[in-house]
Amino acid sequence: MSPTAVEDGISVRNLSKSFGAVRAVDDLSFDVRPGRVTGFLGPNGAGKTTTLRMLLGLVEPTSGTATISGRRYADIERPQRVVGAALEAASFHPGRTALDHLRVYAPQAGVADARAHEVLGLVGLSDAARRRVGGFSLGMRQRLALATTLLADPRVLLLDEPANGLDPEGIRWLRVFLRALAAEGRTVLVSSHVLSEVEQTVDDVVIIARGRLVHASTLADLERLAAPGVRVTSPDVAGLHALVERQGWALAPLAPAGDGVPGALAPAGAATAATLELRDVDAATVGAAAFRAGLELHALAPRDTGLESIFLGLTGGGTPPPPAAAAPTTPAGGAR
Ligand SMILES: Nc1ncnc2c1ncn2[C@@H]1O[C@H](COP(=O)(O)OP(=O)(O)OP(=O)(O)O)[C@@H](O)[C@H]1O
Repeated sequence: MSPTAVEDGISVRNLSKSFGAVRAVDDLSFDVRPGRVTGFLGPNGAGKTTTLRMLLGLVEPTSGTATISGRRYADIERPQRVVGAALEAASFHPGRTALDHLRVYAPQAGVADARAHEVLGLVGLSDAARRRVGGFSLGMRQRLALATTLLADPRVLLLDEPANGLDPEGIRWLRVFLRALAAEGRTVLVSSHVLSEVEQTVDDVVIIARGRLVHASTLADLERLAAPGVRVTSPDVAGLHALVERQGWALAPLAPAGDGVPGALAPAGAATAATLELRDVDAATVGAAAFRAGLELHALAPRDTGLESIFLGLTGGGTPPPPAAAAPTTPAGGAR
């Protein structure tokens, strides 16, 4: 890791947290690099918030370490200048104006009132500075939470589900904003339980499930996990299954719309037709084999290998993970 990476990066090492019998975080290790937006992803209850809270010294780890710029939060002299965090939907006093809200936090952040105007400008809320927060839309509240986070101009940002509840325009705005912060060399860690919400925003991904790391890489490397394949439909349910078995084709592991059977979008034996997802085979090969077998096909198309499907596979969202998920990787340049 380069000196800069240590300076502004996040490092989580063998981090665990138990709440009674619940192992919320389980031997988790990963790195987050400066100058990049990293998605911290996992289904609800995966342990994302608990990890962020340990990074912020709000929860004591059962074991392991979570450091920012090489130091535990408690050991950072003026932490607001180093790390800004927006955990869960921030609570705002509805009667306060946006400006007053920021003025309440300014002394805590060690900045003058003038900075409140600046950060409102940064998040595009200058026009609403004197409006009461009670009348703000969810998107405006998210922007105000970000503005609060930015008061002390921190180098590291931890944002818990910042896209939650935003409309497409809000998500677009957030994407541009976070990318600009990373372009300034900041470390931006954004949690989400929906990969598609952040896939156009993040450079790197850290994916956890049941408190454990299941995958960490660049987004580009995650995309490479998508195996080619086809989706095929035949009215001859038994014939289609027999052909697949004879050819030794693998059913795709990812079938979010399925019934829990890998690759099967309609149960074999269902009355009228079966749709299967096959991997590592192309449409021409399947079409030719079906033709030779005299098997009637009603549809044959490349299957959707979207990131969300991969994400669901990795996190056990209905179907087993692809083999590549067995060995978690770390982002290039991250600590081993
Ligand atoms: N203070 C606590 N006491 C007991 N259990 C807790 C506590 N905080 C979290 N947990 C449990 O730890 C697990 C991980 O929760 P956590 O909130 O970290 O997950 P998450 O990935 O942030 O989920 P979400 O997206 O739903 O917020 C869950 O089973 C949760 O119920």
